[in-house]
Amino acid sequence: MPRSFTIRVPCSSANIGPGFDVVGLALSIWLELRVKTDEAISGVPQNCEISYEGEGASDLPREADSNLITRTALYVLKCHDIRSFPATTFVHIVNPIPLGRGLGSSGAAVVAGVMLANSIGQFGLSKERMMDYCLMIERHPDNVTAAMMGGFVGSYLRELDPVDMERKEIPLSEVLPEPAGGLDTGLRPPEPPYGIGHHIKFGWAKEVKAIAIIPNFELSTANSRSVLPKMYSAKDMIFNLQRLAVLTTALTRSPPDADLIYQAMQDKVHQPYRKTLIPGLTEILLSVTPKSHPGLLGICLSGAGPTILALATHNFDKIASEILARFSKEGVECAWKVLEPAYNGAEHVEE
Ligand SMILES: Nc1ncnc2c1ncn2[C@@H]1O[C@H](COP(=O)(O)OP(=O)(O)OP(=O)(O)O)[C@@H](O)[C@H]1O
Ligand SMILES: N[C@@H](CCO)C(=O)O
Repeated sequence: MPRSFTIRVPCSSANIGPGFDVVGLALSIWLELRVKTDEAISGVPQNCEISYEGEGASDLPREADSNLITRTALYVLKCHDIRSFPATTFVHIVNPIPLGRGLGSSGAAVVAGVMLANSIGQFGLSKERMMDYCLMIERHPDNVTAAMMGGFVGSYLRELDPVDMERKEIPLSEVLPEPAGGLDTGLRPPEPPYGIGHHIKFGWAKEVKAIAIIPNFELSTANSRSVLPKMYSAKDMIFNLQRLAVLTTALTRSPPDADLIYQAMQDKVHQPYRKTLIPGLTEILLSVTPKSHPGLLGICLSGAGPTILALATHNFDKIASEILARFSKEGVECAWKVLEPAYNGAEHVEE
């Protein structure tokens, strides 16, 4: 029977200062897949036709075995012994999430791909099980957990036994083979172990909004992780752990305590190292405080950057203007938006 459904996945901001690779906040920009299936054979490769509008429309691949969303879906289908889309599938992608800016575009794409396969294959996977597939592809849990589950979440990766660890650590090229010359051997790809990631949803004080200041240049997560050290001092780790423990509860309290949150959003694990990739980062993070800009609660790099996230209750224009002016001095133009938490995470709506 022909089907028609929509998958919606929110963008997300990872880290929120001290919670590097640990916390994520789903926010109100949604990647949407408008999907139609038809029993008639179309003859298109992988039985899947893609159309695309929005961010990335001019460069992202339209071939099902190249596009991150449908490659992910094909991985999940193959794990269920289905080697291409079972019914002719038309996927119209509407993507307003800017790419490579620290707003979890790849996490949303991976979550959307897993949800797509689950819907197409009618596998009935729970969100928890779908997370295992996501974590085989995006190997830090913060963005994908927020995008799938919604809201403000903390997550960790379980310590796997050696056999499961081997399955989890197989090269990404075997999970998502490249279309030409890749390792798509026709064999069933490695299925994820069960319960790779665990998470908890924190509360969120409803008056707290997120101002995203989005520079007009891309910074890939891989690049932004390459400047991080392999080892940290105990002093820096303790600095972050102390703040993170306070932050996750401080953001649930109404009215929010700006001085507490501002200090609790400081970080010594990733932001100081990423300043080499983002012009003016150190000065921008110091440019607004609850004293200089009432309404501000805290400021951080969003995910791997270059977007800056300021949490605030009011005074959004003034806070954003200050940060825009600082970026402008560095020759960087930005867009900005006030976002709300996306509490429900990824959704499937059958029409
Ligand atoms: N809708 C999409 N369709 C296909 N590929 C996408 C889509 N969204 C993102 N991608 C892929 O993900 C890449 C961006 O991922 P990357 O991890 O570098 O940044 P990000 O996810 O936007 O930021 P961060 O992880 O810091 O929050 C894009 O260049 C593209 O290859
Ligand atoms: N925690 C990740 C998020 C980006 O995907 C990082 O900061 O590199």
